[in-house]
Formats: sequence, structure tokens, C-alpha cells
Amino acid sequence: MELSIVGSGYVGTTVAACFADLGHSVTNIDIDEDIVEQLNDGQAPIHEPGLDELVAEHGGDRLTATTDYGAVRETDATFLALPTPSRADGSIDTSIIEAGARSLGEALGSKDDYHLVVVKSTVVPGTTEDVLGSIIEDASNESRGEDFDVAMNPEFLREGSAVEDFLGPDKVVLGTENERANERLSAVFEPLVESSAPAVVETGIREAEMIKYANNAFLATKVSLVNELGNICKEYDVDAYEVMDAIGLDDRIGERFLRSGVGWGGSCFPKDTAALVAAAHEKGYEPSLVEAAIEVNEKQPKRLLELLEDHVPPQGKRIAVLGLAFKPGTDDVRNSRAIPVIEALQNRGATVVAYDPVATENMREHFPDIEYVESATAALDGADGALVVTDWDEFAALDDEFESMTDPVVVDGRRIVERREGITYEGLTW
Ligand SMILES: NC(=O)c1ccc[n+]([C@@H]2O[C@H](COP(=O)([O-])OP(=O)(O)OC[C@H]3O[C@@H](n4cnc5c(N)ncnc54)[C@H](O)[C@@H]3O)[C@@H](O)[C@H]2O)c1
Ligand SMILES: O=c1ccn([C@@H]2O[C@H](COP(=O)(O)OP(=O)(O)O[C@H]3O[C@H](CO)[C@@H](O)[C@H](O)[C@H]3O)[C@@H](O)[C@H]2O)c(=O)[nH]1
Repeated sequence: MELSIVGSGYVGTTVAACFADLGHSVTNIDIDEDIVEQLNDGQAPIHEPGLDELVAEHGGDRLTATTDYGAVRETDATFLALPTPSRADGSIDTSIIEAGARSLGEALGSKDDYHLVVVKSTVVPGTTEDVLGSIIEDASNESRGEDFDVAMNPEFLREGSAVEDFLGPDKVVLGTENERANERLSAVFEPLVESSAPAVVETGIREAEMIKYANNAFLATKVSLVNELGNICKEYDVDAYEVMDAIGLDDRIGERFLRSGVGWGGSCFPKDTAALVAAAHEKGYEPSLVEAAIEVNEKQPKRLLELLEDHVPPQGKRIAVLGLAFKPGTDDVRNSRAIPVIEALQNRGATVVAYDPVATENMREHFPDIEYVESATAALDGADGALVVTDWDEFAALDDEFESMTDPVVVDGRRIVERREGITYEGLTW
């Protein structure tokens, strides 16, 4: 099929490259000319394992990019993969996706054939039909349900494993309002369903919107519960990882997302839990449990700092921060736990020396004035303490490097460094 994807960030690029790999012809539309140029040259604009290969193979061929929304007229369906960030009060800011829907509507006004518009972005129930559907109707002068349909297809990929997750999902959720939309959306997913046999959930649009928030709120709350239990474990000198490995054997709990530590970050859990809380408040409901999950998450970086302070008061000290990305495998630093950790170190008068294998440039935008080094070895050299914030595999291999620290105090927020002779080691929850 001929597909257009609006937005070429973490989701849009991955989805476009994977759909091209599954045999569709895909056009990415983005307002950023550099991104468009990179894609047409066969280069991925973001760091994601396996993505470079797919974009190199299909870029400029089955996968093309443009800044021109007019390209949607040559396609059968358009996916909107635009940001839906938080407003200052945590509620969802739909201004970017509304602008995209307006441009899309204007372009669709001069398309004769039926078109399907699929919202891929995470949006609160009602947004796809009441907000975006109405904007497209107004801008195109066409009728929803006749000339075009809207649908909602939430995305569950994780950064750091986006390609693998997209091509091998547990489930595909197709939220549609009528049979025609369902047929076209199903046709888009047919090659993926054939190749990886995921569960296919056919549901309403509002349900599809809510499934995404419920999924993320469940996982974020699961990790916060594990962090709370981990904090209690630490107080009683109990190894939280042994406890979690055991409870994970209960099928009803499951073994994944039981890693306690410095908490969840990224572009999704923080903003989506905040948006769900705000959406609940708007209807007069008090979402106590999700609010508590957020509160626990905010405490974890503070606990990391407290453990450091027990051994090294950071004032005037050189402190290494190992890991800046919000998780391994990505260069994304949005809501990374490294941000509150570095802020807290600066507030306490420490000199921060930071290292990450791929996220340094992105973190430089938040903290232009701290020292960035090219290796964990260089960060540890002469440091009075080290805080481990991201569980990059390479940190597990660190050994003699700790000997070059002035004071080898290591506070591990991710259980990636091994406890060993010669260093003062503190695990956050073990
Ligand atoms: N990042 C994830 O892991 C993930 C996973 C599932 C769902 N989501 C959801 O997907 C959506 C997109 O997230 P993302 O992380 O890919 O965003 P992103 O910020 O990485 O990318 C967005 C892209 O949209 C482009 N853009 C902005 N305004 C535009 C416009 N008017 N027209 C065309 N292009 C425009 C930007 O230049 C950018 O390249 C969000 O709703 C997010 O919640 C994200
Ligand atoms: O046991 C765990 C698992 C995760 N995390 C942290 O949780 C955050 C989120 O991790 P992960 O979920 O792997 O990455 P994301 O790319 O943010 O993916 C989440 O958010 C996406 C955007 O909505 C969804 O598509 C995914 O399904 C959902 O997992 C990271 O800071 C992790 O370090 C933990 O602390 N402990």
C-alpha cells in the first residue's frame, strides 16, 4: 500500500522504516528539512538499534521523505506520529498534532478518493474524533465518515528496541469507528500480522486511546511499586532483586518491569501518567494510585543523592555521573533521571563530570556547562564519587577503572556495577 507518516521522530521514523521493510511504499512528512534530507540519503535521524540498516536499505527508494503535505494525496492512509507533550499542569498539549491535522486536512481537500487518517500519537479519549477529526473536516471541507475516516492505532514500542518491538509486537490495537476504516487499517497491518502473528485487538477509537494510557500507567505504577518495595528492602538490608526475581515467578505478577532503581524517565511514562492524572481531574476523579506512582518516582533520585551524601558530602567534590540517556540503547534524554541527579549535584556545589556512550550531545542542551568526557574511565579518573544512572552494559565491565578514583564511592541506581573489594558500593535498593 501507499502510506504517509506525519512526523519523523522516534515513532514516525521507526514505523515508516518498518512499514517499508514490510513491503509498503512510505512517505515521511516532517517540517524539519534536515531530517527529510537525512532520510532521503538513507540515514536515520535518531539512534535506534537496527534502524540504520532499514533506512539505508529503503531510504530514497520505498521510503522517501518530504516537507510537503501534498504528498498525502498519493497515499491510501496517513499516520499522525506527532508529539503530544505535557502542558505546565501535566495535561496533554495537542497544539502540535492539531497543527499537523490542519495541514493534513488542507492537503486532503483536493484528494478525490477516500482516505484514512490514523492517529499513532498518544492522545486522551475523545481527541481523535472530537478534536482532530473536526479539524480535518474544517480544513478539508470534507465529511468524516464519507470522504475520510479517522482511526486510532496506539504504539507500544520502547526506545532502545523500537524496531524489534514494532516488528514483533505482543498486540496490535486497531481503533476504528466503522467497517470501511477497519478494513483499510487491517490491510495496512496485514504483512505484520502475517510475519509475527500478534494478538489483534479490534476496538473503538476511545478504547484504543485509553488502552495506551492504561498500558503505560500500569507499567509505570508497577515499577514505582517495585521501587517502593525496594526502598523498604534496603532499610531492612534485604536484596530487592532476589525478592523481585522470586515474586516475578508468579504468573499473575510476571518477571518483566521488576527492576528497582533510580526510577522511570523517558518521553512517555512521565508525560502519560501526568496526562492521565490531569484527564481524571478534569472529570472530577482523584487518581490517588497513579499520583502516588509519580511521587515515588520523584523520590528515587533524591534517595540516590542521600546515599552519596552518607559517604561523600558533594560540596566541592568531583562526582562522576555514569549514564545520561533515560535508558540504555537510546540517545534520548527526555525526562532522564540523570537530569534531577545532575541538578541536585549542582545545587550541592559538586563539580559534575558526565559520560554516556550516545546521549552526550542531547544532554549538553540541558547542561551546557558541566564537563563531558569520552569514556567511563575518564569520568572515574580523579572522581570523589560516582553515581550510576543508566544501565548501559559497558558499565558492568568496569573493574580496575575504579582504582583511579580519588575516593572510590560508587552509588548504583541501576544494579549494573558489581559490588567488589576496593570500592565503597551502595546499591539504591539492595
Ligand atoms: N517515543 C516513544 O517511544 C513513543 C512510543 C509510543 C508512542 N509515542 C507517542 O508518539 C508520539 C510521537 O512521539 P515521538 O517520540 O516520536 O516524537 P518526536 O519528538 O521524536 O518526533 C516528532 C517529529 O514530528 C516533527 N514535527 C513537529 N511538528 C510537525 C508538523 N506540524 N508537521 C510535520 N512534522 C512535525 C518533528 O520535527 C519531529 O521530527 C507522541 O504522542 C508519543 O507519546 C512515543
Ligand atoms: O523494570 C524496569 C523497567 C523500566 N524502568 C525504567 O522505565 C523507563 C521506561 O522504560 P521502557 O518502558 O523500557 O522505555 P520507553 O521507551 O519509555 O517505553 C515505554 O513508553 C513507550 C511510549 O509510550 C511505550 O510505547 C512502551 O510500551 C513503554 O514501555 C526507563 O527509564 C527505565 O529505566 C525501570 O526503572 N525498571
